[in-house]
Amino acid sequence: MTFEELDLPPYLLKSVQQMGFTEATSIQEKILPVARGGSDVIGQAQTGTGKTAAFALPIIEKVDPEDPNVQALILTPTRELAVQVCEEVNSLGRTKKVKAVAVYGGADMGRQIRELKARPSIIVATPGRYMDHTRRRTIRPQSIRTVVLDEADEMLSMGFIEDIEEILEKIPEERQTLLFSATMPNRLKKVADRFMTEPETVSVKTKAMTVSNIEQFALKVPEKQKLSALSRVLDFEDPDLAIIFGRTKRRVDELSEALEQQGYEAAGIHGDMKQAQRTNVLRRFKQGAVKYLVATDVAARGIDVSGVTHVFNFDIPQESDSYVHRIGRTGRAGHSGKAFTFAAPVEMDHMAMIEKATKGSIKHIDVPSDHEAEIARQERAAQELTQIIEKGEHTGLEPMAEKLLQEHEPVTVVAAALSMLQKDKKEPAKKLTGERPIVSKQKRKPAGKQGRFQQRRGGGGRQKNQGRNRGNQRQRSG
Ligand SMILES: Nc1ncnc2c1ncn2[C@@H]1O[C@H](COP(=O)(O)OP(=O)(O)OP(=O)(O)O)[C@@H](O)[C@H]1O
Ligand SMILES: [Mg+2]
Repeated sequence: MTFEELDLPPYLLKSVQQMGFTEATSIQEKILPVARGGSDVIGQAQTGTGKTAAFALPIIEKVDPEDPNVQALILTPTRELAVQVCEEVNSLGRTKKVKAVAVYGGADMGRQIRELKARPSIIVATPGRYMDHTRRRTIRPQSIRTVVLDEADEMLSMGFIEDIEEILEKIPEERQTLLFSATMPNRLKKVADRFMTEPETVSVKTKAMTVSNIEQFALKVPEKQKLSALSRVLDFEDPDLAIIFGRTKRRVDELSEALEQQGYEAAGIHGDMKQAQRTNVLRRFKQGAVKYLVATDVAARGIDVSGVTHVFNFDIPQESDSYVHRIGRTGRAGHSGKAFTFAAPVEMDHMAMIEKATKGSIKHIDVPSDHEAEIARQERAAQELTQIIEKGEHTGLEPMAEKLLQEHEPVTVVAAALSMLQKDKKEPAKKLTGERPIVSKQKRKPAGKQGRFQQRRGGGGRQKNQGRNRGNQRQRSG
């Protein structure tokens, strides 16, 4: 269905046109009429299907840019997502001169206060920092009429639920509340029951939790061989842009360093890094200056970088939801993508559990051999050489070529040129510290909720750091 058929006002039609959207996605087609009608909505749809615009367009339509008060609040679990959603809202709102400001932890408070003084109609925030602002009265919740909880289940897992309850309590009841979540755990249902009015559930449900345009692969790789397996798959696949997920912050640090040592353009991102550094890494990735983003789950939710062709689960995720969100960083907006998941032999049952839960088709394949990876590298060098010829970049060098050919066989000269083009691969100087495998739930002693909670929050890994990590996690997203 086109946006015209959805009967959007002219300024919104112009906005979506400027964004290059022609047809509405299925979820947009379903949510737009309900949300524009003023109802509360619980929205569920696959990754990369345009949920952001589905809630942003009705908000932009509803707010009055002449009114100096904040009229809508969008909450997100991570800072990067707040920034991204804010950018999208501003792009879509430009034709109506509707302004949004992002408010998130780790960023300069003074600057945020100055931005808030410019009277934005919409605020996109992480929960902690939003609360800081309401306490300082730099944001006043009384005038808010629309609230969006994006990635609500993730905010729940990150321990933000009490904050969210407190936030919702202070926003006038005569408001519209939109909740987006991949899953509806009981705790979240309770929040919906208490804080939403007759919400309409709008979902685009298909059998598989993942979009069909992501080709999924599983590889059985012992922990100690993962690094060499990754570099072979990278050589074989030659991604344009890839996100490589690691289980812990330490893993991300070590892996990004090891890849860099091998000559790959890689950079890490996780919650213990300074915000300025996080922003910088993500910006370089979006520009393509960094080809491989090595990340913890901080980059798993909502992050939309166009041109991500591959996602790697270097470490298999704990939860099937996490799997779905991680691989959903590729195959967005109808593009195709590939996802590779490494599982240690003892993790194969866990892999099977994920496979069953996501109902997608995951192909089990072998790691390319050294020889196959080498052939792939050679083919790439040959392609590069051909391109040089096609572009005429070789012109002017012919006399030198003639001279070389007098001294050597043609095959030797071409092979030497190929060897120069082939990326030099060095062995990384350091080995990765081993990660404890994830053993399938049936095999594990019943750990209950607590076990899961610790796994998800303990970004740094070990038990003794648990308290500290909790603090960090909260701080980093606030
Ligand atoms: N109607 C449309 N036509 C084409 N592209 C669209 C359309 N709507 C949104 N997009 C683009 O699709 C991409 C994914 O959108 P978005 O980030 O909103 O997905 P999402 O459903 O929120 O995914 P996630 O579950 O990962 O958060 C964005 O780059 C967005 O600009
Ligand atoms: Mg989203």
